[in-house]
Amino acid sequence: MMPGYPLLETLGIKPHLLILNKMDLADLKEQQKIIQHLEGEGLKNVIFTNCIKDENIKQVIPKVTELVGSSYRYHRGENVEFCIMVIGVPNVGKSSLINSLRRQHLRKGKATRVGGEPGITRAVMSRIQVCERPLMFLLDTPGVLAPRIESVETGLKLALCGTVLDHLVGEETLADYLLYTLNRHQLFGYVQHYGLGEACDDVASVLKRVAVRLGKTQKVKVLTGTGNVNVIQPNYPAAARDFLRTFRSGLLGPVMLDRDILQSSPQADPCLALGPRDV
Ligand SMILES: Nc1nc2c(ncn2[C@@H]2O[C@H](COP(=O)(O)OP(=O)(O)OP(=O)(O)O)[C@@H](O)[C@H]2O)c(=O)[nH]1
Repeated sequence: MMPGYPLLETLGIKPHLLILNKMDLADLKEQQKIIQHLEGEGLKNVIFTNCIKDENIKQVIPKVTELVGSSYRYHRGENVEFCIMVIGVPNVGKSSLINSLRRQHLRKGKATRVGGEPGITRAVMSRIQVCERPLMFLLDTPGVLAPRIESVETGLKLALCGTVLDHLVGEETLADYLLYTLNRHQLFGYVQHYGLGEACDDVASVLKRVAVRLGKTQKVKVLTGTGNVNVIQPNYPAAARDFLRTFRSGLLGPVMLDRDILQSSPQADPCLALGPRDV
């Protein structure tokens, strides 16, 4: 989930664990570098997870127990239960994490709603039990984004990870940024996936071919001097939506959106892997 300064500032002295979810979608070839980078930012407790396949989920509760146990806590003698708050950007998988913890530790199913769009969790609900020993409860919270995103590019990465509704940024703008990123990282899975023949950096041309391939075309009436003519036009927004959906489901391969940050300064901004860093 989103790490970095806001988390440290907000949580202050409270012990916290950074869970980088959707690890299945992220290119983790440089996992060690990611860990080092985060350590340089003061984030020492990091776990990569996949809440769909329950990967690494079993590490969470022991780590939380250790962190809470080694930190100062009022009334620890009287109150033995743990109450943990899950905080993260929208759509990163906070509710999925709670459900996954319950599957692993309580053999219980869904307790909190999961959705493919940001903003599924609207209010802080009552606490949800995730473990018996130690007795641990989690509070699901609505996704939060920093009030000010420091650059347009960071905003685009966050949008690409599905943290804001696509139409607010524009599906075609997002598709353009996705294409630019894939080409820059030389990830040409999209060429094969859509049978394009070759890589291309012109988003209109890619979306046109995607639309035709998927049969997402529409009849449009064009008024000419000699009468109306029906022409078939590619449905660019539908093609852009498909491109984004395919990317987010991992079908275009794992991606590390913050590769540049990792390669440049170790003190730069929090690293965003997506496929999602959501990791
Ligand atoms: N590929 C992949 N998808 C995941 C993972 N965890 C969650 N998802 C998917 O991500 C989407 C969002 O999950 P939620 O658990 O609703 O996310 P949230 O952070 O609670 O969302 P908000 O309530 O909007 O803040 C859903 O479609 C989940 O199925 C994961 O580890 N890998």
